[in-house]
Amino acid sequence: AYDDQVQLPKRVVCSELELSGRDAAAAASTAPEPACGCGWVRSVRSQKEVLFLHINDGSSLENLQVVADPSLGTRDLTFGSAVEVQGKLVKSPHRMQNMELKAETIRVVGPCDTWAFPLKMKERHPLEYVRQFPHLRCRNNTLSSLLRVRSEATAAIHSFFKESGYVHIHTPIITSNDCEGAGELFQIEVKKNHFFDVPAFLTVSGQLHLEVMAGAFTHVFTFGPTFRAENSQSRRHLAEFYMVEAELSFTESLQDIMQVMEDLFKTATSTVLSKCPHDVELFHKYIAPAQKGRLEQMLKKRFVTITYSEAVEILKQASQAFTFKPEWGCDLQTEHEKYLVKHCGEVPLFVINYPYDLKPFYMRDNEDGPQHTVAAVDLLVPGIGELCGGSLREERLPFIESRLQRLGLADAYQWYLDLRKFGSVPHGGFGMGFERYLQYILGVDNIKDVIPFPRFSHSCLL
Ligand SMILES: NC(=O)C[C@H](N)C(=O)O
Repeated sequence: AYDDQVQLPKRVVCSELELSGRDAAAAASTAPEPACGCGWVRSVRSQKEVLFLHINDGSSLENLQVVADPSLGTRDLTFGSAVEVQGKLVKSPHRMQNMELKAETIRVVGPCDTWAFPLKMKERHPLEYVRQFPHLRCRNNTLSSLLRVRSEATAAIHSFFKESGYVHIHTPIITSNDCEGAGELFQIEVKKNHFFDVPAFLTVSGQLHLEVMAGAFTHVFTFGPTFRAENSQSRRHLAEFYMVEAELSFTESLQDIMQVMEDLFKTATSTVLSKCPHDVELFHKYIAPAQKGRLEQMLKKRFVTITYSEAVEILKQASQAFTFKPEWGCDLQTEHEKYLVKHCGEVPLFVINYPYDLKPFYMRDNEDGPQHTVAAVDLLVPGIGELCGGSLREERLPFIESRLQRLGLADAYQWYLDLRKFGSVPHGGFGMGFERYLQYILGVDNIKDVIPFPRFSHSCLL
């Protein structure tokens, strides 16, 4: 009985229109099939004989071209309206187009008041302009390309870890630990007080929970939102951002951690370049022309490594160029990081072995004489500065115990000490800021433009 049912017309998806010429010719050689296209109108052009419509469903930068008899047009068929078109998919006679939908019916599903709509037809709105409309900016080409790249990069990162044998862990968003010094905390308040009986915060990093899991699964990762109440209006900070974090057990060398960082970065980037070339190209054409071709070059090169002490020597040679004068023992400022990257050839740069007193308690002591350092690493990239931070973790009970005692944290971190008592192993890990990663590969100046709904001080729209 089901055989008698009428076949629904095939839904045309914009991403499928990116057919090669040969595929299009093959599709056109078969009899045109009933097809249907749904999306939002990107342009309407009515001529005497014919009505042209471009509609987009968000699956690609490519629009579906609809060709119709002008009698099918209505007053509601405007830029921004949602439509459903029924017709036949045919080969397009136009050079720029492989296929087009010859319309038989056009239904305006949701009209759009074009005058009031803040996006305008065929206009390339600046990112700062569309940022004012977080509920509408995804209908703009730049933001929709960005969000497709973000989605592909997310999938690429997950598959990198999965293929390398890592277990994915959902680390908690609400936590009672503060991952010591990673950033300013958001404390959770509940109207009825004492919900948890202890102070609770939004997580600044999943690292300590990952360390727990690395003690059972060897290689683990997490990829989720993290929160820092940085009162900063900078182009590199958000109050809510995504971080990719990995932790590896049975690892005694910082080089092993750095290798994973480099492999992750290169694998994710080459996947994004091959999966969404047109979306990436839009950025390299209109937003950051200087970036064009640089990523491909960078992927072929090894990242460079210098020690913190070497970095300070390099910076001291150019001391007059900085607001903050570089000295051994001081934290590297963004101006220093950018200078170092330039000095080393505008390639991603690992800086290793930072002063012991600068870094959190969990980093492994290098036990190295008067200039006392820990086995820490930061990955700095052109135009951004710090992209990743990581370290070997202190797995030796006496070392970590005395450090926590000196900091007055021994009671709070009894559970962390337990990890060093019950089957402790040398281990290490790192975190990569996902938005900074997107900023770097696409050449986007402001971090607020690489996340769907940015949160920063004095701003929590929607
Ligand atoms: N997992 C990591 O190593 C990241 C580090 N805890 C940070 O917040 O920067």
